[in-house]
Amino acid sequence: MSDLVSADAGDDDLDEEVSVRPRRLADFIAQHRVRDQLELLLKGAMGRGAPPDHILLSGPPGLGKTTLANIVAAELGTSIRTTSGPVIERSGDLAAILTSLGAGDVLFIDEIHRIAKPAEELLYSAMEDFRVDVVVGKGPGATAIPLDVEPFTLVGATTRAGLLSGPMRDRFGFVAHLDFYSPADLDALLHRSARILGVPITAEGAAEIAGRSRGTPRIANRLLRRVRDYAEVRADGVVTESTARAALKVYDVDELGLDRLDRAVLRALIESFRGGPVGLSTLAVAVGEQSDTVEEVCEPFLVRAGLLARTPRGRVATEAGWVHLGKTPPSGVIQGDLFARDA
Ligand SMILES: Nc1ncnc2c1ncn2[C@@H]1O[C@H](COP(=O)(O)OP(=O)(O)OP(=O)(O)O)[C@@H](O)[C@H]1O
Ligand SMILES: [Mg+2]
Repeated sequence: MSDLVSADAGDDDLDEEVSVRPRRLADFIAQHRVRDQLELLLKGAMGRGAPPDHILLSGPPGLGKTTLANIVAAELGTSIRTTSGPVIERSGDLAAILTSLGAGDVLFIDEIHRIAKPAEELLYSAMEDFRVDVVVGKGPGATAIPLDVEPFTLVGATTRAGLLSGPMRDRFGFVAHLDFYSPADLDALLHRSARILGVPITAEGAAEIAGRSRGTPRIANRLLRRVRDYAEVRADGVVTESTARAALKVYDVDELGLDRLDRAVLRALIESFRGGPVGLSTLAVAVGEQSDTVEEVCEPFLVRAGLLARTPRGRVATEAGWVHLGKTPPSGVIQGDLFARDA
């Protein structure tokens, strides 16, 4: 799949990506429930003069977990230390980070589900009792030296909350699940980003991009930058409905945000297998891709968009899938629930 509609960070135009990132809770678009709950949590803690409970942020890539972690520190007026699960290989690495935290600091651990087991266990005592036992030496002579950790707030982020161990999840006092954004939310987000980047945009231009952004702020911002390029090079610099359409045609992103490979999968399913059911590996061969790529990159969005269904007998195109390719669905075809919320 092209990087354009991938929710992964990739090599985004970094300076601009950073400049549009909201710094305070008030600038964070949508996700009202999470915002409300966070505001209460942070204000309550600040009123008591103590660090808030540990916070777990879960949700698909590009919905604002890293952004929120930084906002938590900004709202609390404290420093933030950032690390990530895969980086912490030895518990000693984590102990060094924990013991260097200042009182009230935020420790942000991204991809926390990928933290190594010994480090995870060390984290338990730090989270609960604000102390860690650092083992010095090996074998019978090894001794555990208890070290104090300043009271801190752990903010963990994960795209795979299901992979988190029970004890880990239980130690978070607050768990926020981020949902995909509605087109109206993304519309507001695009207007904000365009203002910051100094890009003139019309209401229709923003709506056109919002509808193709897969419910994901990171993708919306990226499409905006590409449409701006087109508007500046081939038009008068204004992002309108027609420049957005023309630009996204160049980049092969269709009305629902599907790219070339997504469409190839849907087309193969419908044209070569009469809409299925067909097995994943057969489908992957038909489009000349690895099964993994089809399963992990294309399918989640096709399923969420209600165009494809996974059934025990194999992959099936839904009624909406047929219609999206401009074809008449056969009778009895499975219904697709367009953009059903899968939260
Ligand atoms: N609610 C929001 N309001 C405005 N902009 C947002 C919002 N959420 C995300 N963004 C924008 O989307 C970009 C991606 O968000 P972020 O990096 O926080 O996602 P993430 O959930 O951490 O993704 P990943 O799982 O890939 O780490 C941010 O740089 C920010 O500009
Ligand atoms: Mg992130």
